[in-house]
Amino acid sequence: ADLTASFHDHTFQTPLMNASGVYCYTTEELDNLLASKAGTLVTKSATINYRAGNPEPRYRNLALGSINSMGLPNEGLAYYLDYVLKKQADPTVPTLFLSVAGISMAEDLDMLSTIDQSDFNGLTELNLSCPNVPGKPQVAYDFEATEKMLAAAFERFHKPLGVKLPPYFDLTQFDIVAQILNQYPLAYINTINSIGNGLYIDVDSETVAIKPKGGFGGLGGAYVLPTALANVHAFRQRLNPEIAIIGTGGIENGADVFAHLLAGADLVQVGTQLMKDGPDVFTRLAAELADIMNAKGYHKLADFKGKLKTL
Ligand SMILES: O=C(O)c1[nH]c(=O)[nH]c(=O)c1I
Repeated sequence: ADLTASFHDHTFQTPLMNASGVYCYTTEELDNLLASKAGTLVTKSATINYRAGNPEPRYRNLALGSINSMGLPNEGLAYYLDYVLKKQADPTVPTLFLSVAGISMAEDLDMLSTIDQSDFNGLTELNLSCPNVPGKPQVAYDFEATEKMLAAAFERFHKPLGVKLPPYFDLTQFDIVAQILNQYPLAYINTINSIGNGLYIDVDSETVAIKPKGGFGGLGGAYVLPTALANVHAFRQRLNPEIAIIGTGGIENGADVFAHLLAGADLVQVGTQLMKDGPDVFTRLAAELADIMNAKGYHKLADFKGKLKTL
């Protein structure tokens, strides 16, 4: 089976990559991702300046996934922009993704201007769905703010741009959001971000799992797979075909990768399972996906991508 993934005018050795926020804070972690079977990588969502983030413990692996309230800790935009600019000079390095998540629209626009004026030749991911900055509601649950943000972004940003979206749970929300997104020349959407503000309770200790926000945090892992698949498929059915889709959420094995691709994803991102297994997870996921494709007689991703059947 050929796992080569095409995404606009880029090709990747596999459709697999990390989810922003996981294994992508430092240049060491990012280099380890490049050395793995991941097709490419995305950097931790950046603010203009360094952010310490929320108090620890702020991430926990759970039997059925994970919960996190990191609070947008990152080294600052320049750190990640320097990294991708240095790496893109190396012809053996695939096209890279750079993520930004300002805590205000003004900060987002400043960062987009900085990137636009740089020589970055990869794709930029505007994170509209961080659920863990205390006092900052998610942009993407405010449809007016989302529309204003996209209009302002495309006024000043001329490189390929994608948006990271939260999960939606109502079909009319898919209709409304897709109608907004279809008005802009987006390169892609990335769906889903963690399911915001879940609450894990440890019965033995009668305590929450993480310190920030009284234990409320974004859910990842197996908990979120059906919601992730629904968002991938709902947007594939509604978005202009020029807007590609990155499927994120709940991938533990090759079958989950296959399901995301079947639902319409062009690339997939792995968060919780990468946190649990490290970058070797991409070797396993690639092998498991290839086995499934071989068993089904598929030779390349286009043979089944987006071809989910209904009853
Ligand atoms: O708490 C975080 O840093 C975080 N955590 C998430 O689960 N999604 C996000 O977009 C972010 I910016």
